[in-house]
Amino acid sequence: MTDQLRIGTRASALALAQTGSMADAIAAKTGREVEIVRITTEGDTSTESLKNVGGTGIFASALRHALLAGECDVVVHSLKDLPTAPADGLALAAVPKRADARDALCARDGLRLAQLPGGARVGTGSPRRRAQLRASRPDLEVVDIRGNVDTRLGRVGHDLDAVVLAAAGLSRLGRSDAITELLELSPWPTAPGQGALALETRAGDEKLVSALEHRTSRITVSAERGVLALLEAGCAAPVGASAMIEDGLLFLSARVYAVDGEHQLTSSHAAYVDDSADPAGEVSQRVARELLDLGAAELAPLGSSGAAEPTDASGAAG
Ligand SMILES: NCc1[nH]cc(CCC(=O)O)c1CC(=O)O
Repeated sequence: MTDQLRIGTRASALALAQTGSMADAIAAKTGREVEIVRITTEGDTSTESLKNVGGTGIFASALRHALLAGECDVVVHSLKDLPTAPADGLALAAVPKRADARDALCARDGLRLAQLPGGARVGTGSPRRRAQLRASRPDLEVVDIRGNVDTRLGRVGHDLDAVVLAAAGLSRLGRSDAITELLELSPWPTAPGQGALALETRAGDEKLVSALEHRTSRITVSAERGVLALLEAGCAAPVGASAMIEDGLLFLSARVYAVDGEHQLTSSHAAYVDDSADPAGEVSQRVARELLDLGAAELAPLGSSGAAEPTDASGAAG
């Protein structure tokens, strides 16, 4: 045993950026020395479209194996890429303060969504973003892409007119300059947990990072992820969710999209945080039950078994 805390991370630029900032925060808050350990995952090496990459949480699983094998003590995930099912022997030890949950349009020539000409080519690998683009601009051509953030941005102004990416990821990479419009959450709810990180440890080791825990972020992401879990949906399902706490009131809204974006179902509920032992569980149950009653399971490809559309949860889609 050394006194060093070893933090495992994927080797992508985004993962390294977010792990670096967490390493600094952990070092500052705990006074411990931190070492960053790179771990390769299938999701980083595959060049297949997200549609063709199977399995749940391929980004997460290699990191989890490394943790269980004792190769590192903490791993940093993008929370939205983390399957909702708890992992045996591991703990979601801390949810640090969440960054911007919004999606961002990055278009050529400073264009906003409404200003893109008909037939403009917009890239995304995410079924949710595809449906949202179809819903707001059915005249655009949505192009299925994947690859890292810089690769995607590099195509704007070349073979694509725009891409849609998470604002938080762009910010972590120092690329917020590429954003031409931030898409507001009420018309454009994003992936459950988007913009938040998750610090995972072996069960029993939660204290290693508990100084990073941010309660409001934990409650809001738990509410959003609760919907996904109760719908039995993967994190690449066409589901958007947005929770916030204002004046002690937890507000959760979730939307399920048909693949074509033409049809969608929305449910919103609220609860006072101090009135409930589990406010996140309470609102997510009400929202999920309402969505299922309205026919969410028939409308959209939610689960991973036997669905015709991409529902794997590799998370690259966002
Ligand atoms: N799906 C990949 C992914 N996972 C996390 C982020 C960055 C933003 C975040 O932490 O939510 C991104 C990129 C994107 O969706 O544009």
